[in-house]
Amino acid sequence: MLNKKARVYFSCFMLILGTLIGFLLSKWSEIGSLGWREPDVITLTVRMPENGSLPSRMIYGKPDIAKAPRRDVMVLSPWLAPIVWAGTFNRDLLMEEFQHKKYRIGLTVTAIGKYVKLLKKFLESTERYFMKGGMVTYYVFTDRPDKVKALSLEVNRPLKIITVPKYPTWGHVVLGRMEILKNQSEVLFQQEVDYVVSLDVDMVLFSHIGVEILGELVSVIHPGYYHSPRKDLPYERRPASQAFIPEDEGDFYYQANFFVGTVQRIYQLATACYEGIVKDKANDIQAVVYEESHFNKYLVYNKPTKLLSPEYIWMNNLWRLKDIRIKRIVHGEKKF
Ligand SMILES: CC(=O)N[C@H]1[C@@H](OP(=O)(O)OP(=O)(O)OC[C@H]2O[C@@H](n3ccc(=O)[nH]c3=O)[C@H](O)[C@@H]2O)O[C@H](CO)[C@H](O)[C@@H]1O
Ligand SMILES: [Mn+2]
Repeated sequence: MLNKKARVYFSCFMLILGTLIGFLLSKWSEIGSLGWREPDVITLTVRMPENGSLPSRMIYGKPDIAKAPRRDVMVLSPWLAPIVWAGTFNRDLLMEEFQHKKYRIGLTVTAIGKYVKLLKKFLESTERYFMKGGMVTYYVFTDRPDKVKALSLEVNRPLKIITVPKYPTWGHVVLGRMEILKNQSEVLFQQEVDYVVSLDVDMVLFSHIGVEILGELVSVIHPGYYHSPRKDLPYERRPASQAFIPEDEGDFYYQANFFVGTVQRIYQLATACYEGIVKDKANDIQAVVYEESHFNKYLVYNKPTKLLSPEYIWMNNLWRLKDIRIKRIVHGEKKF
């Protein structure tokens, strides 16, 4: 039995511990990273004697072949696609090539109906954190261009408003996104950009998202299922749907609210999903997770060339796992 004094000490200790844990948990939703920092790169300026110009050089530690970037998570898929986690890349190093090649990036977002209200917060965060120093054009797909204009959005990159049909239901919107992407890849993106990035409007960026996300075909591993066995992944398992994936197939479950690719690869992906959706409709079947089921089906047979870890679409209602060092984007908190 504890004596009275010991009990008082114990109660005080528990109170302090409880307050501390409560404080940390409350802060977790507000900050991008907990203690973890992106590696430093020192850029030095040196004088070149031939022409007297002042090119800058980047100085960084030599990669050590014996040192794995992360030991706790898979950083390379079995088909040799890198999986991007905090600690696996040096963004400044990637930026060198990016600036040299002058890639053009189209960030697409759909804001139909009441979702227009989410656009301001979304764009404030992309202005702050999306592709700093990159050539970005925003493409907003909306049925209410006047409402979007009325938001008086203050953005420092070009913003194009593309009018799309007023889809009657949520389901029609998410399925319709693939049709919009397919059509706009043909008429617009092909001329105007090198990479397309597609994001949901109910996302808020919390930390820098840069060139590390670019690749031929890039998808994000769903934060809710990344430790789940295959049998628990919410793939479409009914053979009657075009999105059908057999029980013994599938790699990861990807979330369709964030994907990236070259215009050609996005066009192919969107066309395949659109055709699957049209066929399903003709057969009077609706895939279990709408366009996301078709998206996952496509990616089983057309493997992504790069994967982004769940850091890129974290959700605050998920318990923080020890392999998540940083929340780069928080998704799904809608306040209309
Ligand atoms: C828990 C769950 O089931 N999540 C699914 C749901 O996510 P979400 O619940 O995140 O879907 P959501 O409501 O954010 O809708 C997807 C996006 O479509 C746009 N939008 C939607 C409706 C509308 O009236 N106006 C409009 O503009 C908007 O950009 C929105 O962010 O849908 C996604 C569609 O990719 C995936 O299927 C997700 O797995
Ligand atoms: Mn969403």
